[in-house]
Amino acid sequence: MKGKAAVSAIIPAYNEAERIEATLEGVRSIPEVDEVIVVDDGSEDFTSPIARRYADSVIRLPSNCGKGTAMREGVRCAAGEVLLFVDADLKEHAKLCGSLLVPLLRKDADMTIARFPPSLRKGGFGLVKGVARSGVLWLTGVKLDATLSGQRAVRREVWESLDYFPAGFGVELGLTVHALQSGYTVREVPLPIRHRETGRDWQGFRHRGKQLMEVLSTLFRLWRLPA
Ligand SMILES: Nc1nc2c(ncn2[C@@H]2O[C@H](COP(=O)(O)OP(=O)(O)O[C@H]3O[C@H](CO)[C@@H](O)[C@H](O)[C@@H]3O)[C@@H](O)[C@H]2O)c(=O)[nH]1
Repeated sequence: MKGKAAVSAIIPAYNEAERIEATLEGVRSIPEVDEVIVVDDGSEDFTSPIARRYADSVIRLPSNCGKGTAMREGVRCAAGEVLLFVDADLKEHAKLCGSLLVPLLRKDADMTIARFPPSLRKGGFGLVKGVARSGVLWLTGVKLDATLSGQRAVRREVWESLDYFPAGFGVELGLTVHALQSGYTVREVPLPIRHRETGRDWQGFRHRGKQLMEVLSTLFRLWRLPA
């Protein structure tokens, strides 16, 4: 990294050896990105050695601590004033995430969230997303579509003002609600990305169940937080 980074890309990853190389090539091709940090959240595959070939830093957590904890560790080591979060499984689509930076760098937004077009969305996610969307509307009065998206750019100031960090998949929801309640400008940016499908097998069902529980417990915690 040269000098002080204006934009740090943070990529939380868990068992993404098959996809992380393409994702990192995509993130590397975004001209505004000054440093790339991968947080390997206790993967049991070759995520870390592969990531080391493309990232400026790879932080390896000793066990699987959850996506929220991984993002927090990434931010702790990042130098940028603007933080770009990208899921490790986006592969070549990751390069499109550069569009998330434009409103922040123009000072038109404090946080941007990627919204995938309905026809390109992955299967089985509707219920989890619907609950999150209704929860955000209920807590903030703001109607957003992509409240859970891991593809987002955030001004460091917004992240640092966050007082409640869900350790797992609730982190994006917590960040969305906090930013809206604190009066920050949040914009959704449509990105033409087709995400990989989550299986409709037992594992996929368990994954969605875990996400739903984390979304519900995050909403409950946010509701109970003192204003
Ligand atoms: N650090 C960390 N990252 C994880 C973990 N599990 C998954 N991830 C990373 O999180 C990304 C998304 O994981 P998926 O397993 O594909 O879940 P998804 O259904 O696409 O998740 C969607 O909803 C989540 C919130 O419920 C979002 O966090 C995510 O960005 C996306 O929108 C991937 O890059 C994956 O490596 C974990 O335990 N720890």
